[in-house]
Amino acid sequence: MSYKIAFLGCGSMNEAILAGLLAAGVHKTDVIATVRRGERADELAKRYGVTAMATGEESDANQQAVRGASLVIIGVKPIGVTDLAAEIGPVLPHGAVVVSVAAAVSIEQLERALPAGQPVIRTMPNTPARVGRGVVSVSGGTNATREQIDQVKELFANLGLVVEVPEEQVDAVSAVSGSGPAYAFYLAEAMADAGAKLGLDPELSLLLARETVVGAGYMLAEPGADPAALRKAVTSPNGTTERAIATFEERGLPDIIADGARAAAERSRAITRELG
Ligand SMILES: NC(=O)C1=CN([C@@H]2O[C@H](COP(=O)(O)OP(=O)(O)OC[C@H]3O[C@@H](n4cnc5c(N)ncnc54)[C@H](O)[C@@H]3O)[C@@H](O)[C@H]2O)C=CC1
Ligand SMILES: O=C(O)[C@@H]1CCC=N1
Repeated sequence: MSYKIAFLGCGSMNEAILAGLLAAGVHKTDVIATVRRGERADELAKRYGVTAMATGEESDANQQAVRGASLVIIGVKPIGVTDLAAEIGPVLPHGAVVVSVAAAVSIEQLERALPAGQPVIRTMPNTPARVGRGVVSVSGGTNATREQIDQVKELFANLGLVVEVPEEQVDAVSAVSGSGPAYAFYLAEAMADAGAKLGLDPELSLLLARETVVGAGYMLAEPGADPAALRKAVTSPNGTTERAIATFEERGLPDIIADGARAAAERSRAITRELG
């Protein structure tokens, strides 16, 4: 078997990348995916028409998947990354670029688990990649050439915004854009709950909250959009929004968000240390 892109560990994040790339025109016959469970492999095969193998059934599924691959995207949980790298190492094509989407796994940890000289690129994507509105950071490893980094950036540009950052910044990127979609969904959940508490039918309130976050997102997507200016345009002097924002400020919402992001970044650093 010879596939161009092997997705090893195709859960939430790698599925979002897989879907985003297929939607952008990557051909399904150029893609292979591995997962733990057979049912999940069947689901991916059915949903996308790609070849998907389960490690539970074919213990060498990961090795089979990388033979002939030019790009290997590792999408397992951080704890499983280096074992997986060691598993595929012996059969990895020498020039294959190994991309990790895992939080907290350093380039050094990944390089140590792979054959010497293997090109590695550490990324931090987010799930809106599925709809072509993701954010992906890219950091090249010791053996990744400029050309390889640029090729991965070009491929991932199909998923949304691509930024290249020094590795020291990945934990912060993760705390803003990696985890960020969850913050936005959390806001939508809280808005829906708030509307229900004000007497709206919960289903209607959820619909209003969802569409409002979507609509605001579209406005933020316009070139040069400034969130503060857009917020001010909704906030009439002495009107209703002003009271809501004043309440958020009094309750320290910006600090709460900063604390949350700091906790996320600290957790990344702690996982890196735990992985050793
Ligand atoms: N979910 C997200 O929004 C983001 C996740 N990430 C990173 O992506 C990675 C995966 O996270 P999720 O997709 O959320 O987890 P997940 O649990 O949804 O997906 C992991 C997948 O890997 C499979 N798997 C585990 N061990 C395997 C092995 N040895 N061989 C083949 N498949 C194996 C599992 O069956 C599962 O399908 C993590 O390292 C995480 O830090 C990064 C950015 C955002
Ligand atoms: O929660 C996590 O650990 C992963 C990394 C960024 C988003 N999800």
